[in-house]
Order: sequence, then C-alpha cells, then structure tokens
Amino acid sequence: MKARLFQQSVRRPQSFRLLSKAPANAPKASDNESWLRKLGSPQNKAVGSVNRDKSGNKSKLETAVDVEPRFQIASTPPETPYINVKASLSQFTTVSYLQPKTQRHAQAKEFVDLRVLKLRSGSGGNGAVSFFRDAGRAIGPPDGGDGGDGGGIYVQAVEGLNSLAKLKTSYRATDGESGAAKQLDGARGKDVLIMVPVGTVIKWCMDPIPVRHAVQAYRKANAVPARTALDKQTVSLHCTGRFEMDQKPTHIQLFRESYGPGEGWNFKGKDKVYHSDKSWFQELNEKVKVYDLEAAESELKTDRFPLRGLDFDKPSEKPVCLLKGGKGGLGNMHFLTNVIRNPRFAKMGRSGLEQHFMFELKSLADLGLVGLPNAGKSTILNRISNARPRIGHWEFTTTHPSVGTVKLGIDGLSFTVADIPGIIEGAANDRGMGLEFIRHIQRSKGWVMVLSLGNSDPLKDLNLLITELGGLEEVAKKNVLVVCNKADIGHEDPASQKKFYTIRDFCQSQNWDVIPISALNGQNIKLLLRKMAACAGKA
Ligand SMILES: Nc1nc2c(ncn2[C@@H]2O[C@H](COP(=O)(O)OP(=O)(O)OP(=O)(O)O)[C@@H](O)[C@H]2O)c(=O)[nH]1
Repeated sequence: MKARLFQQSVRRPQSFRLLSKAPANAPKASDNESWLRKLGSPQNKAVGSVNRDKSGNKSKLETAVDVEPRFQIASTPPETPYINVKASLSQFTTVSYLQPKTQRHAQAKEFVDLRVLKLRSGSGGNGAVSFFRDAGRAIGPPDGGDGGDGGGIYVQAVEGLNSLAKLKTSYRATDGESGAAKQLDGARGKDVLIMVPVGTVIKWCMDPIPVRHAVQAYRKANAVPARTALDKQTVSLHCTGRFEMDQKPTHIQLFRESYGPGEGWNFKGKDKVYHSDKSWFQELNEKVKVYDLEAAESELKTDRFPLRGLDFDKPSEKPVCLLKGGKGGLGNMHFLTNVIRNPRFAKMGRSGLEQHFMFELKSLADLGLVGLPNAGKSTILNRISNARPRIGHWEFTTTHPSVGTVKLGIDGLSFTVADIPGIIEGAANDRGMGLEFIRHIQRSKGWVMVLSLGNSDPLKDLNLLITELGGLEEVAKKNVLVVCNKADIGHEDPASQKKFYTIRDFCQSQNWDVIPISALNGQNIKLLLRKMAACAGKA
C-alpha cells in the first residue's frame, strides 16, 4: 500500500486564513524520513521474480517443433522463478481467426460464439511536482498530489445474453489522472465492465496478427491444414503454480512494461542528469527503489491468468478482474526530507497491461446431438423440444448450434439438447464446418449420436463420427446414446434391418444404449425421450 504519510487523502483544496503560514497539513520531513527508513534498502529486499528473466518475459512463438498437444513443462524452479511451459499454439488461439477477415465477418452476422478481444487496463496518473505558494511566501513546502490509479478490465457473466456478437474487438480502461497542486490526488481511471453470457469461457491467447503470419509461413513451407500448423508450433509461457509438490502450472504470468526500480521520475526545472549526480538524490532513489520493487512484486501477484481459462458456467456474483490498472505515481510531497527541502521531482504512474483474450461461448446443454449431415438431428430436436432449427434435405442446413429444452411432463423433469452442424470426414482438419462447434457439446453429460438408416453403411458413419470426435477413448468419457433415425426407410427390407442389428451389436460391445426411430413419422419418440433423459443423467 502506498504510504500516505501525513493527513488523509485530500481531494479538495483547503482554504488558509494565515496566508504566509504553511498549511496545517503540509508534509513533515520527519514523517517522510521515517517512511523511507522503513522501506529499507534494495539489497535487503527479497526481490523475488521482479528483476529476473525480464528479457524472456513475453510469451514466445516457436516454429516447427514436435510437442505434446497439451502443456509440457520445459524448465522449472530453481533455475527460473517460473514453471516454464511449452504448449502447442492451438491451445492459445483459434483456427477461425486465421481465416481472412471478410469470411469471419460473414459468419459473425449469424451466430457469434467466439471472439478474440484486445484488452488494456489504464496506466496510473503521474504524481505532481508543486509547491505551496501564497502572497507572503514565494515557495512553500511541496504539495504535489499523487496520480490516480488506472482503471481495470472486469468481466461479469449474466443471464439473458446468448451471444458474444455485441462484444467489441478491443476495450481500453482509462488512465488515472495526474496529481495536482494543493495535495490533490488525480481521479482514478474508469473501469471497463464486459458483460458476457453464462457459459462463456475466457482463455488467454496470443496476439492473432503474429500468429496468422507464423501459420501462413508454416503452411506455405509444409502444405498442411491450418489446424496442423497450429499444433506444430509451440508457445513458451512463464507460469506460476504449485512449486513444491508436483510442479503443476496453474496460472500464466503476465508482465507489464512499467519502469524498473529507481526509474520513472518526472523532473521539473533541473533535469535527470543534474539529479543523478547529486548524492542526496542517489540516497533517496536507493530507498524509493524498494517502493518500486514492492509495486512490481504486487503487480506480479495480480497479473496472473488461469492457464486453462476462466469458466463462467454460472452467473457471477460480482465482476471478476481480468486486468488491473497501473498504480498512480507519488507526488513530490512524499520526497521532502531534512536534506531535500525542494523536491522538484515526482514519480510517474505505473503502466497498465495489454493482453489478448479468447472468449468462447460453450452451451450448457445436458445433451449434445452429433451426426453426419442430413442424419435428421434438427428434425429430432424439432419434434422433442421447443427449439425450431432449420430442416432441409440438403447437407449443412444447420450452420450454427441451437439449444432446445425437452420437457418430459413428469415432475417437471426437463433437460436441454444442443444441435450442432453436421460432422464430416476430415472435420478435425477443418473440412466442412470443422470441429469449431464441438465446444457447444463439450460440457454436455451425454452425447446422442444420430445415424441415418437410409445411408448405405451406418456403422461406417458411426466409426467416422467417433474418429472425428477424438476416438473411442474421448467419446467413452460421455454417456452415449446411439439413435438410428429414418427407420421408416425400407423397414420391411431384411437388408435394412440388418443395418440396425449391426449397429446394435457394436453398441452392446461398448455398453452404449441404442434405439431405432423415425423422427419424421414420430415413431419410438416416447422411448427415445426416456433414453435421452437417462443419457443426460436425469432419469
Ligand atoms: N424418411 C425420413 N426422413 C427424415 C427423417 N428425419 C429427417 N428426415 C429428413 O432428412 C433430411 C435432413 O434432416 P435434418 O433434420 O435437416 O438433418 P440434420 O442432421 O439436421 O442435417 P444438417 O443440417 O445437414 O446437419 C430432411 O429432409 C428431413 O425431412 C426420418 O425419420 N425419416
């Protein structure tokens, strides 16, 4: 905490009756000296991670390295004060941001479930250099007030929103105002509050511009899809976390570009060169260095972001701070001592923090409907819920997810179902709609895989779905229900029936539930609802 050494924070000028006397709240050299003494010397101060590793403090992009897909620990304390993590770039950016802007904007009009935002908190205002003056006194004690703290960036999840479309591309909180004469502290910068829908996950991400360039270069050299290029490039991050036990990285350390200890002075009248030569200034500066180090240490403690992101899966009780504003600088009244009678210098405010974040809206549906295009997912959702997704006999009628609520009519029991665009072979490599919409079913307890018995080989379709969703192991993490739709097509034909039995046998081998239905004719829908409720964990 900043030491305010004399009087309370003063926001309004005082009126003085005795014009030639210094004001009653004028700073006292003895108070200032006792504060400076208490700070101690920078040598004795454990500076922790502040000074170390300044050059490597940024997230770094590296190319063409084969890495583990998740977070790989590169080096750990005590060599560095951080757990250094290498991760594939795909963890910290998104394929859709590699597309040309025009394509993204066309999609943005329809449904926005992903945004990359550039956020910046405000810098602190500068401390003022000023001296008390009145008719009877040419120059009185220093009375320069402190700069106000910069505004912060906050996020709050609220009910009633269902898209990220209204978010701007960048937000900037305002800087704190500079301090002024008569011990006036500058006003605090204005905070920015970003409202997001419940279900939003915020992840730290790389600045999309260098990423786009790096990926383009990699793809040119290797002729691979964008997702592969992202997977093959790594980003190195300084992380904090549990050091003692298993060295588990939990937070990404963010770094602001503020001045170092002993820097950040504003001089008035005589300049920096003049002051740097003076032993009284050097002595003072040595002590103020400790104040700067403490400020930097406290920034390092707050400037951290969860490695795996912030999940707003319920409305937030109060706004959550993403980026804290910079601290205001000290006014010259703090630097009056028995030796320094006219401090013509004050501290600058500390800088704000600029970072990119990825906002993803992940639906909170209990069940996710997945299937190849045209399998009949939208028809099913239409029949069983209040959702009205588009139905068409052409592929990819569904271009964005829709969520419907299914009411069972028993004890008010209900569950929600998300329909996402059809998955095709190569989706994992961004063919078709890709796997961009998978986020909407990632939270779901159960996955309902919809197959069309009208297709020639539904078992092949099922295997394709499993592969594109990440393999059996990934799928097995969910409750699974396989729905064989379009059972009306050739239902009396033994060849058609055989298709269903083959699927049924496969499902039995996986311990998955299976049901034949006709969504078009409404056959077997009641039983389907019961099975879906069980799959959603509601029955
Ligand atoms: N015969 C028959 N046709 C069906 C059945 N269910 C859906 N259809 C038809 O299949 C076509 C595709 O249905 P949709 O519900 O749009 O399929 P979808 O899986 O949502 O398709 P995408 O939007 O491409 O993902 C439509 O023409 C439906 O009328 C069914 O049980 N029997």
